[in-house]
Amino acid sequence: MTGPNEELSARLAKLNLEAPESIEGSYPGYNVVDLCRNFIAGQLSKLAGVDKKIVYESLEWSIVLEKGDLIVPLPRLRLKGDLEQMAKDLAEKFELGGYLDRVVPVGKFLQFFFSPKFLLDTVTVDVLKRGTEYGSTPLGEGKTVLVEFSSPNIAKPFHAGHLRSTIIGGFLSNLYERLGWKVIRMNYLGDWGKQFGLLAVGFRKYGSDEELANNPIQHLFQVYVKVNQDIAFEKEESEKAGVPLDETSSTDGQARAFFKKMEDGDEEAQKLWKKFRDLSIKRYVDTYARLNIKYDIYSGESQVSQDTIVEVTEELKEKNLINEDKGALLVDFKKLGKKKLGKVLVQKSDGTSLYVTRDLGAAIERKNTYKFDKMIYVIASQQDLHTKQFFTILQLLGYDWAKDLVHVNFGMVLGMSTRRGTVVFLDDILEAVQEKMLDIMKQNKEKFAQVEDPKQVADQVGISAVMIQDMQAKRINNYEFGWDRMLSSEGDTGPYLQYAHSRLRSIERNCNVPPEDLLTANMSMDNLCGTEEDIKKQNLSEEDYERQIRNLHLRVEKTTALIRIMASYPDTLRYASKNYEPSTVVTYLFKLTHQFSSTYKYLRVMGEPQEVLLARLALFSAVRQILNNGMKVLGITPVDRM
Ligand SMILES: NC(=[NH2+])NCCC[C@H](N)C(=O)O
Repeated sequence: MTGPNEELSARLAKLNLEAPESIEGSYPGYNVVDLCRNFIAGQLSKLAGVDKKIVYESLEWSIVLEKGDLIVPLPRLRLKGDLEQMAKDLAEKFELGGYLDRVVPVGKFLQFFFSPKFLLDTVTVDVLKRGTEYGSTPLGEGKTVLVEFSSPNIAKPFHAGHLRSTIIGGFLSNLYERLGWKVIRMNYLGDWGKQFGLLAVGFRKYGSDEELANNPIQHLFQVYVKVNQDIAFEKEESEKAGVPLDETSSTDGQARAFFKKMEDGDEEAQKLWKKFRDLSIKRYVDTYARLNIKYDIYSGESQVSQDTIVEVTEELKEKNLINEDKGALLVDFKKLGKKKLGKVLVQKSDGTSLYVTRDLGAAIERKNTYKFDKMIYVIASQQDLHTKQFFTILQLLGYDWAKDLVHVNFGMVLGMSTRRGTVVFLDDILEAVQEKMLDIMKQNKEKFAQVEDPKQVADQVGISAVMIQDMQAKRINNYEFGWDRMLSSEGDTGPYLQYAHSRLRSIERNCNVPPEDLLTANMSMDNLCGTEEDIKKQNLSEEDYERQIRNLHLRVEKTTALIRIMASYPDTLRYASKNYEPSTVVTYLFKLTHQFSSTYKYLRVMGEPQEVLLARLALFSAVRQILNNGMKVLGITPVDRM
């Protein structure tokens, strides 16, 4: 097998192009934009007398096609003199070399437009050949990233924060995998603490082994709610009577005692706890599978060893980072010159650990076990302070790898409820969305009859609706959960992407051309869009002639826009990984699908002469492949019919 670099040389040779020198950090065999970057950097470095690497790094991504594919702000080249004049001179002297269509000076900027001919010749075949691999770049080869995400609390509701963490974390894991990293997916369950004492006591009163086996997550939650009601009731009664709660006989006291037994390693207590935990995990596995998520590790607060916690606490004392307050231990950031971080308790007066202590221990253990190069925590921005606190403590303790910890935070979801009431579990959301999607699909009887497994399609389209709604805007924003809006196939929604994918599939089905044949297509603009000569030959009336010429120009324009978007997919993934931002990929996919549908209107496939059909089909098949790859990175299963 030849690697992308040999492929690239062969491809360029066919086009009579010389491969530009590859600049460190570029991946021209994987990313055509990098190839163009290398070409531009080489030329511009000669013309302006600036180091290649500096030019390379100053090449900026353009968000709108009208401003070029790449932009150089001349001030970034550290040139002196009249930069506007220099921009004009440089643009004039620039040799396009088969890679570029034009170079446009705008003020102190140079805009570079890639040659559509060059892109059509390289990108389409590249996409079709690399298939599901298109977009991947081995940026992280040899490196390991641990992504901790979702992390719900057993017996407590799975709230919107957990949903977002699941979606964003699933995406980041896929993305880093695409970029060559070894990815470890970890779920850090809230599976320790007094709530388990409550559950144990509550289970004796209200639990049923049968229900626990059938429906562990819901059942534990019911028990938890009931036992909390008991506690509230007892508290009220004792307040009314003016006598304090009995430490041993009260529900609260019993729960506390049970948790103490768990912490002390009591076998009976641990056995019951383990049963709750194991059964819950078993159910989680199935639910996450519906979202295409498979964890490498179900960890949790319970898994941090007592020894590690004792060690961290000792280290904190040694480094004088700890203060005592009535038998409890705390870190007072004010005394450490970090006033904004406040204070944080690391050990209660009864000696038990806390959330933050367990996070410190967990991070240290993970570094030892997995030797990660980066660890990403996907946690709601409500925990910004908590995360900063424990990141800072690790730094203060002298762990240099603390710089490799990243908190990917996100805003809130407002108004998330279903027909049956407030959402409590992930399953509830998925069931509700499937049901609603099925209702919508049934409205089109004819189409519905053609769908093989409507329930599964409804599940997948419904889930894509939830996911796209979640990842559409910058993750730090809050958003309003809106069933109707997100399920509509109009506007920028998950169903719209699915619809575009199934439409592209249907074009492929109708043409029924073997995939290998597509690789032989003549991808020239003339073949794809036609020529003025062809139109002249038809002896049309003046009016018709002019209309045809207008259409020809439109076809060229649309095809150019489409191929330029297709070329920027690998860059999009890289960019998204730098900002940990799913919206970068979502926005890209909408740009791609909108451009596809506006191009398809002018570029018919069926009924065209074979050579034209083949080229257009190759183009649209490549679009479908990119859309498919992009949806999968987001965690969505693309459907073939809907
Ligand atoms: N390492 C962490 N603290 N991860 C986040 C855990 C989230 C926690 N279980 C919660 O529901 O609030």
